[in-house]
Amino acid sequence: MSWQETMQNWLDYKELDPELKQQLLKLKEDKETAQEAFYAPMEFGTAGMRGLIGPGINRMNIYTVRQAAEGLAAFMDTLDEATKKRGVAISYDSRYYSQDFAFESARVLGAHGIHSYVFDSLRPTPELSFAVRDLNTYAGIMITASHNPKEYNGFKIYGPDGGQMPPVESDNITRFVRKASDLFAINTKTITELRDENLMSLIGEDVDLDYLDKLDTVVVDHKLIEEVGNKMKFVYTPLHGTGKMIAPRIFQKLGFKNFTMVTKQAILDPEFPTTPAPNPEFAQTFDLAIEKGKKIGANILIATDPDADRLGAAVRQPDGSYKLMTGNQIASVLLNYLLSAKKKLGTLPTNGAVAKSIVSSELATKIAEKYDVKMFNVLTGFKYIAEKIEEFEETGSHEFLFGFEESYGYLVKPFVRDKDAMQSTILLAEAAAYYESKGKTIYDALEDLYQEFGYYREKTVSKTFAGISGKEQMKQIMEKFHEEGIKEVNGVKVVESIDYLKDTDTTANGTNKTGLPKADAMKFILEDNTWIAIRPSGTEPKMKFYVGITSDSDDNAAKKLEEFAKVIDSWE
Ligand SMILES: O=P(O)(O)OC[C@H]1O[C@H](O)[C@H](O)[C@@H](O)[C@@H]1O
Repeated sequence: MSWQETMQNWLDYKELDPELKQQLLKLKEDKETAQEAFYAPMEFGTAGMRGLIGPGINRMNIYTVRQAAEGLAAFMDTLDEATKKRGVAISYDSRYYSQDFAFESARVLGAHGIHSYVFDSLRPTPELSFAVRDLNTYAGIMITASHNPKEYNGFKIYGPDGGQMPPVESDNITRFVRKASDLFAINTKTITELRDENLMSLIGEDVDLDYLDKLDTVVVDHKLIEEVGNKMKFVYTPLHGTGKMIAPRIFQKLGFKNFTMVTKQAILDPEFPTTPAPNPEFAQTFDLAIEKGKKIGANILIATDPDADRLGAAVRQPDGSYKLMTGNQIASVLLNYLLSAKKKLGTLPTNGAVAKSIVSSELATKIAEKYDVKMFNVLTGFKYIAEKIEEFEETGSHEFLFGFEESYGYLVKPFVRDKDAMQSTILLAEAAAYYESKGKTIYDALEDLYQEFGYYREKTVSKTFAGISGKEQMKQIMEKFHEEGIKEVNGVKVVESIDYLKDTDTTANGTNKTGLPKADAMKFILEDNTWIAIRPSGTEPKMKFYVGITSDSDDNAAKKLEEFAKVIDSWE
């Protein structure tokens, strides 16, 4: 069916949601956007389905949400009764329609006789992951578009272990999603029916209390917090989202009483009016936190994105200004604090393991080596870290200590199986309190790491390729890299080429397998230990070029990074 025919079907559908109908009539006049909205169904990428809100099969709306929930429900129909009976936990963030999409999902699941446990109000993504494990549901749904701009929303599916479903399972569900191709024919129950037939329960404070209890266990050194936690001044902002529900409670509970919230950003607002995008990677996101920080003399500013799975931070410099840290830098400081504190307390296991994505900093590898902890590298997507944790538990081979991605996601304790900004906020606050008690900031701690291991710097250059033509362009770029590879960059020779699609890892000594599932990504290691990786984003219409370098001083590192970044910026 052509996109025009699909759109006509929507226009002809008498019971189309009135708001969508209005939007559709307007959209019809803009041919290019209309084509994008109708040319293909939404895809399940790095983190489930994510897209612009609006009418169309390639947009987030009640019909595409119904389709995704129908896919999960039809898949669950193939399971035995007892497993299916475990039901599905559902949470949502502060975005437009998030709550509607959550209840819409429950209505579809209910039509299959599947029980939904829906949060009574918005809650963080990591708390949803926790709820799946806590309530022993078979699956979880999180309605969120994470840190994307306000025009977006998304639908993430979690498996029985509380992790986002890895490719095999999610492909399985995607097949069922595709089968539900008539979006207007999907059966739903009304909320009253769900209640009457005991197919939906609300959850909230009960799960919060269990989660808060577990969050206690993230603290490495309770005594330290008792002694210095109260003295440390910091600013916290939930960026108009779900972090507000948990962070202040856990700070109070643990004894970090000297925190200040950014009042304007503690308002749950889907407009995210104080930021261009609620993304802790952007400097502008910290404007209000910096204002507050200066007023109260805070050492550290912490921001969590609207679904509270990612965390960003800025640290006060001697001149009173604040400097943003990258996801890699935050992860390195967290990991180093965690391992050193555990070692001091005698709680570092002998079979400890850390996991990171292939595009994250190698500084963490050096830190892990120092403490005799094994580093595992996985593909981009926290689901692969969750998969490793599951594997460690099944085989008993390793004790999971820390997982992270450069994209500002970190996890300390495996009672959650996705990145958890509530856990990382605790660890960061503890680390900051520790270093403060030694007269240092987190930034000084990072400088110490650079002096010990070398100056590691990373940069990601993202290039947007919007729409249908953008997709084709990205495909061509990747094909070229897969075919031709790279021999040298900036005059430095490539000594190892990894093609994750072909599953080849090639050096002068020959070719091995990568040991990872196939993925459209490439990585090149250069003679001077610089690494470069290339992949299309799975969450946004972007190509991502990553570079990581090491050098002997701050200045040289900055210079070297810029030189390489310039080269990769010129690639197309
Ligand atoms: O680079 P992308 O494919 O856009 O993914 C960036 C990030 O997106 C989501 O937040 C995933 O949960 C992360 O695991 C991933 O690192």
